[in-house]
Amino acid sequence: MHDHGLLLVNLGSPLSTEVKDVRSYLNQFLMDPHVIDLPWPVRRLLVSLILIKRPAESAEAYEQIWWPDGSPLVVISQRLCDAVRPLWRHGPVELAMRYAEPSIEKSLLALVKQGVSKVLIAPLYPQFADSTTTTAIQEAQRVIRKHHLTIELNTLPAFYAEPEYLNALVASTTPTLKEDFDHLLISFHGLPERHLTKREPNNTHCLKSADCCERATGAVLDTCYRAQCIQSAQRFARQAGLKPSQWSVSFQSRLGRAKWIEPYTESRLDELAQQGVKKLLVMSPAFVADCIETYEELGIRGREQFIAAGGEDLTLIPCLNDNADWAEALVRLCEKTLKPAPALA
Ligand SMILES: C=CC1=C(C)c2cc3[nH]c(cc4nc(cc5[nH]c(cc1n2)c(C)c5CCC(=O)O)C(CCC(=O)O)=C4C)c(C)c3C=C
Ligand SMILES: [Fe+2]
Ligand SMILES: [Fe+2]
Repeated sequence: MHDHGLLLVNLGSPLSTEVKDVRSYLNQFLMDPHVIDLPWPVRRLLVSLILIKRPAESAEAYEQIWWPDGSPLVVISQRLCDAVRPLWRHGPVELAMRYAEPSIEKSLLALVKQGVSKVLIAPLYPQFADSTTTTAIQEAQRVIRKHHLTIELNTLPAFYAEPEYLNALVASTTPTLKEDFDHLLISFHGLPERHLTKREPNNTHCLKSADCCERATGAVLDTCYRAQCIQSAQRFARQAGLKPSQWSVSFQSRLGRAKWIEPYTESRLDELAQQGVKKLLVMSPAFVADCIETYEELGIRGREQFIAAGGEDLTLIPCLNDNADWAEALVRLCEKTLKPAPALA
């Protein structure tokens, strides 16, 4: 059967670096109740306040990292999709972005037009968060309801501890880790703290002690983004043969005044420089594709900050992007979720 479509979903980027396009993207993104999880009137007010200055600032940042053929995040995700297509033997493959283009609606309808009866949606986020994974799945469900589609929708679960993902990550970073460095900072995208606690089944674990994420198991680990990030980092470091003193974890991209999960990447960059780290490696395994948050926040601003604080060099390790190893690993991860066909009588 060739009727099981695969829909790869990433976050999305503005259509261009023009302030109006950045504003429209940020408005769509931040008005998503899974991203700013406040009642509509409060969310509208807060987002309108953010939209006074942020679009121009972000447009300038996008300008510095934009490629001739578009946003790095979208271009790389499209290349990954092109690499996955010939490897997926079960049906057609399309790429969608949760915000802006290509929309989930357009890409899901394109799969249906190609005659699929089942779709596996693969949110391209190793660690689970409502603000990334849940919103992508709910958008696909909305499209299915809106167009009365009669397809079965399955989901690729978070793959933060899956050997396929970790092996690809170790393979892609090994050449850089073989070179001389003082410390590896594993910087994940941050989240407001309340996004962890509201998800936890009994609200007895998350943020209740300094090492709660290191000890998380079962249902807590299933829902705690921070614990999943720490698991990814620990497993990666063990597999890459790093000593505990050679690496640490931090969380980047804080927005607004609410408390986000710690330690913050910005603080760690200063601390590491003050502790005498000269050659710093930084990787960001919450992203499978390089984007504004890696190229600009870490590779440009982070680097300047680290050097100003006394460091000598910051090397940004590329994300998995469209590596052949990663495309194969992603297909294997997706195939693991396919239900076996019923046995013939
Ligand atoms: C890796 C997973 C991500 C989580 C979790 C996440 C949560 C989250 N993000 C914001 C606010 C912004 N994020 C922005 C960019 C951005 N975020 C992710 C991924 C996650 N976000 C990616 C891949 C990107 C890059 C997009 C690109 O075009 O390259 C931005 C826009 C850029 C900027 O202005 O800084 C914002 C804003 C919140 C509030 C949040 C959780 C609540
Ligand atoms: Fe984000
Ligand atoms: Fe937690």
